[in-house]
Amino acid sequence: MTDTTDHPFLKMHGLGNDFVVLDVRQSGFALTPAMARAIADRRTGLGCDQVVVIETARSGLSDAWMSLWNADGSVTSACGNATRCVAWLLMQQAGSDHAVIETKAGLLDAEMRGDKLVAVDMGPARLDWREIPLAKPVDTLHMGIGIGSLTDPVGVSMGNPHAVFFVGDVAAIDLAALGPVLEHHDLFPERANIEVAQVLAPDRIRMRVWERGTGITSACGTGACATLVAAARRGLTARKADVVLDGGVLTIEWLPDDHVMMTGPVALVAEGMLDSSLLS
Ligand SMILES: N[C@@H](CCC[C@H](N)C(=O)O)C(=O)O
Repeated sequence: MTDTTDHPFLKMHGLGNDFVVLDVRQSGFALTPAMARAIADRRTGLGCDQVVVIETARSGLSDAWMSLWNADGSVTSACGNATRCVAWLLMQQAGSDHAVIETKAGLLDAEMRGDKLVAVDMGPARLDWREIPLAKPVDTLHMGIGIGSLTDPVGVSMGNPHAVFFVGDVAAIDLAALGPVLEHHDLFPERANIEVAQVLAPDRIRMRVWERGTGITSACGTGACATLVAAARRGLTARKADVVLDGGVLTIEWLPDDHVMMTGPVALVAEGMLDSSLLS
């Protein structure tokens, strides 16, 4: 059945990683995988990398709950760029410079750092093979798998699974061909986000990403966090670096308590009402 109620949406992005944001705190509207796919479709829907749903807080500890859907209709627990966007919205609405967002991966603290510039504590990097998760006990610092020029990645969970491959030249990697194969590798029972990273300096990394459930995007916040953690674990960089993505730069710091801070911009580019044909 088609939903004919009015559902306002916002179109936002972080470094070009774009989102359709639905605030359902009043309506209680429940998205389905088919609706997420229809909304995200760039030919027939609104087009976006992820659909982001702001829901009523489930504990007294946060300002709101955030649900995240990839373009293929799968649910994910974490999205760095969307977290900054939602945090900015909540801070604007509350006239505050601080917000707490609850997700499946935990509570995320965010702070306004300037005009449309937001910092988020993305929580601890998780490094045990069970937490990523992997299919079998493997040293996450050298996971041993590979295909073509991509070999021996580092595994990191930022609430979602990442495999980071260090290479000499990210531009030379055919991510469109290798990304989907690695995303579905047997080692990753929940699939994985695939990053290719080139260390430019101890405080600067160039990174490109193939996102689980979406494909190549211009930026991935959790991917940037995972990449900095992976580089620091390998001794390739310091624990703070700028990560240069196709869409711009995020500053990432791996704190002594294992939490990862991400700072970067947000953009609000459009608003409208969802067409009911997307909600059947
Ligand atoms: N774009 C995001 C990550 C989105 C989720 C990812 N595709 C997954 O399935 O884990 C980011 O900015 O972190």
